[in-house]
Amino acid sequence: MSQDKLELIRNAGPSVLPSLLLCDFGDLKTELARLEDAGTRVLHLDVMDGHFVPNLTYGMPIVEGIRRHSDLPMDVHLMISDPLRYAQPMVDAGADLLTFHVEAVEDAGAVAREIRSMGAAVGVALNPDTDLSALDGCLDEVDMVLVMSVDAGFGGQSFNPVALAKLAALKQSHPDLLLEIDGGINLKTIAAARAAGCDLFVVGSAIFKQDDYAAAIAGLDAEIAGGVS
Ligand SMILES: O=C(CO)[C@H](O)[C@H](O)COP(=O)(O)O
Ligand SMILES: [Co+2]
Repeated sequence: MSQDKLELIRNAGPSVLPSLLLCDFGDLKTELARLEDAGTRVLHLDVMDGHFVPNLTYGMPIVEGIRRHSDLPMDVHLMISDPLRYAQPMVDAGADLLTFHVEAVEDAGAVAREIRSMGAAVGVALNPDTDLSALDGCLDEVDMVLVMSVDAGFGGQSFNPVALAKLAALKQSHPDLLLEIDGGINLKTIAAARAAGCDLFVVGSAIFKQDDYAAAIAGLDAEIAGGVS
């Protein structure tokens, strides 16, 4: 089922993925309806453990609650020290694409294979200070690479352009991999990410700090469309 969702994500073309980190969790059902009405095709969920990153968010009950109120594919970004400990529960809760951080594990290829065996598509993430060479040996095992353009842990940080060169290099070396960027994406930064070969654009503040989500996403979509030949 999750491979079908991966195809849905691929077939959606370049897409804005709202990061629910900054949404109103007191009114999640309304937030999800507003995002769906605004044309959202994929949701991005940020799971933080207060250990791998100095921030704590939510776990399986929230992921499962979102699944009950939305059929959209869920891209779950695990910012946790022990991704395999929670991978199967996250898949059971409804994660379609499960992404772990390369900095958190010893053998990223083995972690990716194990997550895939659980029935989810798999992504690997790397922070701005982590060199692409850290992904050696695991790129053939993943469906997606998440290039962080801020240090994982908090929304609302400024875009780090080091992500652009990484995206361009990955696009050249692995043209079939899905590429995602996360952190500080807004109307000023999104076109450069698209031009570097990015497919999936995670956006938190630039949507949730606006009153009109549809207008915010439409503006970002327009920048994506203008950012590539
Ligand atoms: O993974 C994340 C933080 O670690 C979030 O997805 C990201 O920060 C989104 O928020 P913003 O668009 O405000 O940067
Ligand atoms: Co994220």
